[in-house]
Amino acid sequence: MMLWFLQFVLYVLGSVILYQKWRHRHFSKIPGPPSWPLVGHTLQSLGSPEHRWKYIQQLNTQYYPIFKISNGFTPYVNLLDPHDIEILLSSRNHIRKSTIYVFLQSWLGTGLLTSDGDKWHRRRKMLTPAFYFNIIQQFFKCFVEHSEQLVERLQEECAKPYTNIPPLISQIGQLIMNRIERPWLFLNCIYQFTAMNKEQNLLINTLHKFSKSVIENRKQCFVASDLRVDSNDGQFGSKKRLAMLDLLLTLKNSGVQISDEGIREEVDTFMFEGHDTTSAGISFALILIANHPNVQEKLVEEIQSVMNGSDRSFLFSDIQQMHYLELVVKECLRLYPSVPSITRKTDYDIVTSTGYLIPKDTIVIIHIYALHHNPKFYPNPEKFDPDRFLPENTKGRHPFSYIPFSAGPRNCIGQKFAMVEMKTAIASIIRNFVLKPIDNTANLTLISRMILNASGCMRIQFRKR
Ligand code: HEM
Repeated sequence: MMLWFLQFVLYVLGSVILYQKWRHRHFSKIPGPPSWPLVGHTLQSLGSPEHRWKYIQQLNTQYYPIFKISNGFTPYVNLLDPHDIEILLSSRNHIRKSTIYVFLQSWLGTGLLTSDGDKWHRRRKMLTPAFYFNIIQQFFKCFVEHSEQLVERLQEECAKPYTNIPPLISQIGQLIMNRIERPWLFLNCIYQFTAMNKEQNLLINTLHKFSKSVIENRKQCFVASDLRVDSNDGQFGSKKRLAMLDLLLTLKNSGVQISDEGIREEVDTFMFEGHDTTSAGISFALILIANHPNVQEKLVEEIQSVMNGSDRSFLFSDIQQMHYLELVVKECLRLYPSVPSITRKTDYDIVTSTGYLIPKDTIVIIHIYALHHNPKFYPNPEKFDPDRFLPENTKGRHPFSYIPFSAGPRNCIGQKFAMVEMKTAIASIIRNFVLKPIDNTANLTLISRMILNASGCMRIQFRKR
């Protein structure tokens, strides 16, 4: 025990000395405000509306091009200006992320979300064809079937005075955030003896067992297709496109470098990135729509007009024609971006558009939530107004002032999939139910457990339409 304590003290002292040396060498070059000791003041502390507003004001209105934040261990800067965010994200470099992603690795390994370097480039190239538009079209039947099952399930809710629709918070995400908030648990030699670690291992075992069984089942019924895969670069010789898991199994069968463990990493990664994000997005959309009857009415009119009075199931083309619904989903993701912040580690010095220097190897935090609430780009930012995304209203707004799916080469690979999934689920619900508010969105207390969520109640009433 004594030895661990000594190790810990040495680690802390070493980090502080190294950090001070680093800071002196690099940040002394930066003119501007003094260092802000915003300890732990990142998005996990979004909190109540008042707290959030103070936080956003600090970030956006007391404007400095970059804030320097230190948690005592790692040097960070916050990037706030869309021009600077564009410089960072649109580059083919700077694809490394903050070291906190290491904590996801016991679950996700080094899959697409958590890898970098050559491995990330290879996996991204491998997986991109699984998210082409025609693949998403193939999935559409599945989206409709599941949305109809959801509607069926929600019928039971009509008899209840209200339904609490908190998004399913990933327990594992919660554990990881708990660890991030406690720097002394960064050290494995301490963390491994905690109850949190025990709980995390149990959860990870269950999740791994599940993803392995999904892969095994698919392998059993997977008939090696007649696809020709060029084993040098993983490119298809055939025009046929495959869904993600089939694509990975085909590549493995063709000798392209991906192991069973690699496939498991990606299945876990997509289960995490593809599940909590859209479920949080749909939940926030429902409570916003319930709180804005005029928006709800317009959505109903659009659905009726597209469906021409028919009660048949939705087709892909129907969802594509629902333009107002698209504006609503975009505005929901502006107000409540499922991924409220992202990070990058710089590969070389960057000079921002305002002339500040961000040295090589700095961790840059991009606060998507704060960016989306900057009154400079979104006047009256707390107001839910889907018309902000009408073409005439987006003219002149910097494209990097709206980045719910990040942007550039390391953006969200599943963004088109997510938009179709969310639109189908929301349209199916609105078509069948009148949503009435119990809780007001203005009072929501937000919490970020990797994914943005409301920490308390999100209650609405479902009534048969
Ligand atoms: C509302 C829904 C979604 C939102 C707001 C969202 C947002 C994001 C963001 C901001 C990133 C960048 C993360 C970072 O840089 O650390 C990202 C990455 C990613 N997303 Fe999504 N996402 C959504 C849905 C999905 C879905 C449905 C899938 C899969 C089916 C998916 C798969 C991924 C993957 C694999 C990455 C890592 C990409 C890479 O690093 O190359 N996401 N997402």
